[in-house]
Amino acid sequence: MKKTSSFLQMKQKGEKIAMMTAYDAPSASLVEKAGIDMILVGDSLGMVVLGYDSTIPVTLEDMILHTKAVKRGAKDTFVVADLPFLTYHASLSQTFESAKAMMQQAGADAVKVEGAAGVVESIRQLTNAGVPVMGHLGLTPQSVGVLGGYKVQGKDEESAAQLLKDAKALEHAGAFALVIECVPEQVGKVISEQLNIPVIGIGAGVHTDGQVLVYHDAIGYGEAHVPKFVKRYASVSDPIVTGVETYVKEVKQSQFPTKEHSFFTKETPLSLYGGK
Ligand SMILES: Nc1nc(=O)c2c([nH]1)NC[C@@H]1CN(c3ccc(C(=O)N[C@@H](CCC(=O)O)C(=O)O)cc3)CN21
Ligand SMILES: CC(C)C(=O)C(=O)O
Ligand SMILES: [Mg+2]
Repeated sequence: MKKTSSFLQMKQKGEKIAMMTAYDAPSASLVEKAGIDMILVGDSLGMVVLGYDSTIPVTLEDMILHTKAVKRGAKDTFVVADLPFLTYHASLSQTFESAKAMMQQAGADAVKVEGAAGVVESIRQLTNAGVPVMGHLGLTPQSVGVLGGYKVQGKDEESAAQLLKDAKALEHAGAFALVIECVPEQVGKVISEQLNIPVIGIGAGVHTDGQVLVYHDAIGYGEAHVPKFVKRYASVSDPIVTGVETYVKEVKQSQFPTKEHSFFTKETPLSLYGGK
């Protein structure tokens, strides 16, 4: 199993970190086979797997179920799991209960939390207790209601400076890495240069220490709206639809199953078989 220190070493050597989400055993085993450095069980699963229109309805139980499945599918890859909406703000003990469930029940190797001011103390305490924590700044989807939509963050001098300040605070609190989402390329570059810990970008330009994308977006699986920062590396929806269309047609026309996919017994009385 990879350790958090190996990602720090990758940054120090200038080796880029390739991270992708996975939500179940097959997606996890496929991304592991493809050589991904780190898997994120993102709360984006609410949108791409569960059909919600935001990440707000995702529960700790949802995250535990999917993280367990991912761990079964990818036994040799470092797995980070998102703590979902309002499972790490009410109190330090709530935060500890949530992280404990993700680490002990679900088997996550680390947890990810969104924001800065509200989570710096939690990151410090979790790290002290031995939980590797990844931060998440910029566009933080759990705050979509406050941000007023999924918009690019850090576009002016003041908000960019605040992002850098927040990023340093997370590093200082003990975060082992940081996701920075939907910011101008220049902001992604400066934050990556100014921090010692690896900065993983999504919609943050090419200069970050690594990249993360949502599995379904990257492989073209599903009909969800795709943000501008997504590149489609495959288009698996098309072969799925074509395959299922052919199945439907063959069932309707009694072309499936053929003898090849059927069972037979020498014992069957021909009378039961209608004599044919
Ligand atoms: N399928 C999926 N992919 C994601 O990357 C993702 C999720 N879902 N759900 C959780 C969050 C939400 N994310 C999003 C969703 C939409 C935009 C988006 O449409 N942004 C506009 C930018 C608008 C502006 O210029 O301010 C875009 O055109 O890309 C960005 C991030 C990223 N995360
Ligand atoms: C988009 C990534 C960073 C995420 O948090 C998620 O998939 O939930
Ligand atoms: Mg998330």
